[in-house]
Amino acid sequence: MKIAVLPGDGIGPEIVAEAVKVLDALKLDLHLQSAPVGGAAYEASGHPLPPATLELAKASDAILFGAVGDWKYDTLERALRPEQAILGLRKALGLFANFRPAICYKELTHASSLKPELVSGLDILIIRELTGDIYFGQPRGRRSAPDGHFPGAEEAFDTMRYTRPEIERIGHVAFQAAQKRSKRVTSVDKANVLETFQLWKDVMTEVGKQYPDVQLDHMYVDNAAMQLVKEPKRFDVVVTGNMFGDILSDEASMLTGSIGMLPSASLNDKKQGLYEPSHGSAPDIAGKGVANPLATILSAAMMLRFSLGQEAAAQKIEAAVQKVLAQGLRTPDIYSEGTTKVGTQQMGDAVVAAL
Ligand SMILES: NC(=O)C1=CN([C@@H]2O[C@H](COP(=O)(O)OP(=O)(O)OC[C@H]3O[C@@H](n4cnc5c(N)ncnc54)[C@H](O)[C@@H]3O)[C@@H](O)[C@H]2O)C=CC1
Ligand SMILES: CC(C)CC(=O)C(=O)O
Ligand SMILES: [Mg+2]
Repeated sequence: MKIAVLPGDGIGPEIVAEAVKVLDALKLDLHLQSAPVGGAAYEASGHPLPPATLELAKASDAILFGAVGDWKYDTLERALRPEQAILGLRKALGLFANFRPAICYKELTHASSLKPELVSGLDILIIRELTGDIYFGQPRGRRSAPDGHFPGAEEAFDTMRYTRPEIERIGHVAFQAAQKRSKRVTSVDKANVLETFQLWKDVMTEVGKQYPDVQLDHMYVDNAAMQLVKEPKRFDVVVTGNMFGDILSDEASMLTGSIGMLPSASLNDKKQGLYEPSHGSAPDIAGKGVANPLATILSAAMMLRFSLGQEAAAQKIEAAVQKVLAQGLRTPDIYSEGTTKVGTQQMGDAVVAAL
């Protein structure tokens, strides 16, 4: 099995190193090959997603990704910014289905910023459409405003769009995921304002009819953002578009204690996948050895499960993570009184020892 390892920027290399350590310790028949991506690739070759990196990703059974981005690239033209690497990989590989499970481990019930009773036992799955919506819609750009309140003023615009097949396929993914869980899907939209999300809602309703065993409800995104902190356990599977899913999954991460706990899998229709933590490159803590590597390690577990057919190994990693949390080991983002503060590498070592 061939795995492309793309560490990227900021804390990316630090957390990916720990996930690789865990994979190595499992002694599976995996062939790992690294390549530069994001700002690191831009520095090396002038492009955030060099052709060789893209080819490696395409030729691999799965991709283990860290994160890309740094404030210092914010003034670069957009096509050369590090974030274009992850957007480009998602598009080029057709990775339309993004799974972001928000699970509150019982040991971290008190690490959440919400009351323990609201998050204890929490297990929700956010399914985010990943290759459409306003992140990819054309046209986009800057121009002189042709009309509106300030005609002639400098204007920027993006386009939100979804086609019926794009909504259908992510709908099927969500309903089939719900069939294996509590059989409830909440489709999050903004159909009261946006045509794009009226189509989304209509298509989700139609797809839902093919899954009579799954209960579907619809919620506007503003309400969903509120309900996620009011009563998060009311949700099972949440399916939504690219931008709403991006925002809601960061919000949901805090229900689990930290964004450093939220893994993700991005799959295409061939079940080829890219696995990355839900967070970014965290330039504010990069190089300090304090980043939480667990989201990346748990993403590696998802990789073993979804792309490599190694369910037992995936469970082994998840059990090891639970064990280190039970031992009281905490990176600073999930630290609370009475637990033991550790750094990125110590956390990775502890997971290896707990396998
Ligand atoms: N898939 C990707 O590669 C993504 C890249 N980005 C990029 O990352 C850069 C930073 O963006 P931000 O908005 O700051 O989001 P971020 O997710 O990198 O960081 C937000 C906050 O969470 C903390 N944090 C994130 N991961 C952590 C971890 N593993 N352990 C402990 N604390 C952690 C950070 O220190 C920061 O305070 C930007 O350039 C952004 O575009 C953002 C999201 C996704
Ligand atoms: C392109 C990324 C920076 C978007 C993002 O925040 C994410 O995928 O979570
Ligand atoms: Mg995000």
